[in-house]
Amino acid sequence: MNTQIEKAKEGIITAEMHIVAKNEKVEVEWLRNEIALGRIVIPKNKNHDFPVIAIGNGLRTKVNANMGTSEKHCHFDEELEKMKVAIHYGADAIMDLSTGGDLHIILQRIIQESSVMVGTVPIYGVATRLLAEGKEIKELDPEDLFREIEIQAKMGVDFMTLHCGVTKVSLSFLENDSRVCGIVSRGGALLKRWMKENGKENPLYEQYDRILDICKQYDVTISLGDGLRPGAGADATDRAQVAELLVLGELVDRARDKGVQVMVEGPGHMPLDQIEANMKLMKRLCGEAPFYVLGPLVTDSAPGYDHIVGAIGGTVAAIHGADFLCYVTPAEHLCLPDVKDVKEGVIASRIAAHSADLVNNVGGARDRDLTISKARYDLDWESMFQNSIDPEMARKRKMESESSEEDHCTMCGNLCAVKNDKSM
Ligand SMILES: C[C@H]1O[C@@H](n2cnc3c(N)ncnc32)[C@H](O)[C@@H]1O
Ligand SMILES: Cc1ncc(COP(=O)(O)O)c(N)n1
Ligand code: MET
Ligand code: SF4
Ligand SMILES: [Zn+2]
Repeated sequence: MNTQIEKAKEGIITAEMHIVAKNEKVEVEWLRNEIALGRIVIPKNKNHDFPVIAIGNGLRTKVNANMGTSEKHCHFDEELEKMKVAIHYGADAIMDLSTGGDLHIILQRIIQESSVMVGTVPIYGVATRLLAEGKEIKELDPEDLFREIEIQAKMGVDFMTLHCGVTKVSLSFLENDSRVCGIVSRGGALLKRWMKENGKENPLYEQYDRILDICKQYDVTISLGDGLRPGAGADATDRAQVAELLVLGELVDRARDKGVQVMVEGPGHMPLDQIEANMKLMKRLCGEAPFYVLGPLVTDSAPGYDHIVGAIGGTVAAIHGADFLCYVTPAEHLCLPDVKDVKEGVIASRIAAHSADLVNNVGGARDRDLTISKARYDLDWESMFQNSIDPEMARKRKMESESSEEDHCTMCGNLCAVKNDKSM
C-alpha cells in the first residue's frame, strides 16, 4: 500500500494524518474517514519531504501560487525568488508551469527548495520540447506524455494537472453552443488541436489507467484539469463546461477505486451569481472531491486588477464548497507575473480564503479575527500587526505615518473614536 487513500481505506492512520489533524484541529479518525471517502487529499509524493498540508472538506481553504519560466521570459533565479516570496506570504502550494529553458532542471530545483507541495502540468513540458525541436503539436507522441508523467512522479511532484476530460464527446458540445472565448486552457487547447488533427481520442482519457498506475506508485494526487473551462463571463456554465465535468466525475470514481488521490479543477471566468450553483453541481457530480478553482473571475473588465476580481470570486466559491484557490495576479491576461505580482496574488487569495473560512467556521479563522478585533479596540498595534495577513504591510503603513509613536493613527488623530469611546 502506497497512498494515503489506500491506507485510510484500510483503517490505517498515517503520520501525515496525525500532523494534519493536529494543525487543522480536527479529529484524526474523522480525517482518516474523509480521506478514505476521497473528500480530503494529502498531496505528498513519496519522493518529496516537506511539512504536509491537506485539502478538502471541513479544512481551512488553501491557496496555490503559479510560477515558472516562459518562452519569452526565462530566468531561473527569478522563478526561485517567486517561489520563496509565495511561500513567505503564505501560499500552501506552488505550481511550476515553466515552458522555457531546461524544464527538468528548474523543476528539480523547485522540488528541492520548496517547503510546500509542488504541482505541475506535464503536458506543458512535452509541448515545450516539441516546439523547441521545430515540430507541430500534431506530432506529439502520447508515449512522451506518459514518460513525462513518470519522470515527474519520480522527481517528487506532489500533484499533477491532467486534462483527461477533454474528450471527443465533451468537445462536441462546442460545435452547437458557440463561445465568445473558445478554449482558454493551455492544456485544453493543445489537446483539442492534437485530437482534431489526428482524429484520435485524448490519450489522457483513453489510457487513464496508465496514469493511475504511475500516480499510485508515488502517491501523486491527480488534479483533473478543466480544459474546457469558460474564458469569458458569457461562456460560463455552457454545455461544454458541464460535459467535461460529467467526464471528470467518472474519472474521480475510477481514481478512488484504484487507490489514487484526486481533486478536480474548475473555472475560470464566471459571473458572481453562477458560482454557488457551479460549486454545488461539481460537488454533487464528482462525489464531493476537493475542488480547486482558478479565480473564479467575476468580470472580464479589469485587467491589471484581476487579483481583486479573482478574490471576489474565490471568496464566494470557497463559501459554497471550493477547497483550494489558485491565485490570480495583477498580471493575468497581460504578461508573466513578476515577484511583486506574486506577492499581491498570494495576499489577495489568502484574504479570499480567510473570508470564506470565517463564514464556514473552519481553521480557527474566527479566533484570529477576534484576536485582531480586540487588539484594535485596545489600540494594541503590535498585536494588530502580528495577527495581520500581511504583518509587514500593516507595520510599515503605521510606522511611516506622522503618528508612528502614538496610540491613535493619522486617520483621526485625537478625534480617535476608540480613545474617546473608552475614556467615558
Ligand atoms: C492557468 C493559469 O496559469 C497561469 N500561468 C500559466 N503559466 C504561468 C507561469 N509561467 N507563471 C505564472 N502563472 C502562469 C495563467 O495565468 C492562468 O491563470
Ligand atoms: C486551477 C487551475 N486550473 C487549471 C490549471 C492549468 O492551466 P491550463 O488549464 O491553462 O493548462 C491550473 N494550473 N490551475
Ligand atoms: C485567455 S488567458 C488564459 C488564462 C485565463 N485567465 C483563464 O481563465 O483561463
Ligand atoms: S493571451 Fe496571453 S495569457 Fe491569454 S492565452 Fe494567450 S498568451 Fe496566454
Ligand atoms: Zn482568463
